[in-house]
Amino acid sequence: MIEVKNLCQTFELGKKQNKMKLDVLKDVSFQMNKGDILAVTGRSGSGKSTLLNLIGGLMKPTSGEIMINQTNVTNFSEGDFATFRLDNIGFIFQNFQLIPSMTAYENVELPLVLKGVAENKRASIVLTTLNRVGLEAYKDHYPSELSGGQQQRISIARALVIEPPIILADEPTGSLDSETEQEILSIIQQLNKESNITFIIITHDDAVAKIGNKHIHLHDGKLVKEEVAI
Ligand SMILES: Nc1ncnc2c1ncn2[C@@H]1O[C@H](COP(=O)(O)OP(=O)(O)OP(=O)(O)O)[C@@H](O)[C@H]1O
Repeated sequence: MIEVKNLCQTFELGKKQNKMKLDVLKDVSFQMNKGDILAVTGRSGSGKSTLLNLIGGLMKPTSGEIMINQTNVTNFSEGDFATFRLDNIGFIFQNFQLIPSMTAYENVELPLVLKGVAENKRASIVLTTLNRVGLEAYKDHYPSELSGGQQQRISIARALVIEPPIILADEPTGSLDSETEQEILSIIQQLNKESNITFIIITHDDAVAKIGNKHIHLHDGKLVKEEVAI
């Protein structure tokens, strides 16, 4: 489903005379099957978000290879990756990244608009998806009128609306209290079970890491531990 081979990422920092290189990912390799939940842990700065951004095509690796659904996406152009993402990958972020001037409904509808789904087909898809996260009644609310947990549910609905086989989540419960965290984790587990969605979840939190059936730990850009739950 997802195969990461010898992935390296080096950033160049500073101006011409004082340029320095920062090796953020060092030869990272792992594989995932469809329906896996992979928890990625590691200290701040260990390269977790960089790894997720590379898999999601938000940046290009310095070297190595990324295969998703038997497609080698490593050398995709930005445009090719954007199209691929609309069919294959949803994102969830710690700070939700909803568009403040759009209602919950409009935020969830947006990926369908980008995909070119006809307007008369969009309404039922959006309402069904809002229903899946329990927030149909809040469709006309703006993000500022929703709690953190509700905003994260809307962002899950926005990821879900294109029915992606993969959802990438960067600290999805990092801004939430522990009760709301449990609600969000239950939704993720339910989506994984019912729709066999593959998740990669970055977290600092053991409770979140526990919902994964696989776990990798990064230290200074190296994969130092790989575990499969039985
Ligand atoms: N675009 C960039 N240009 C230069 N350096 C970067 C860039 N993106 C990330 N870095 C650096 O790479 C290192 C790893 O960052 P990354 O965000 O992947 O870590 P992380 O493990 O997700 O950290 P956190 O848990 O704090 O979010 C950091 O030192 C960061 O400053």
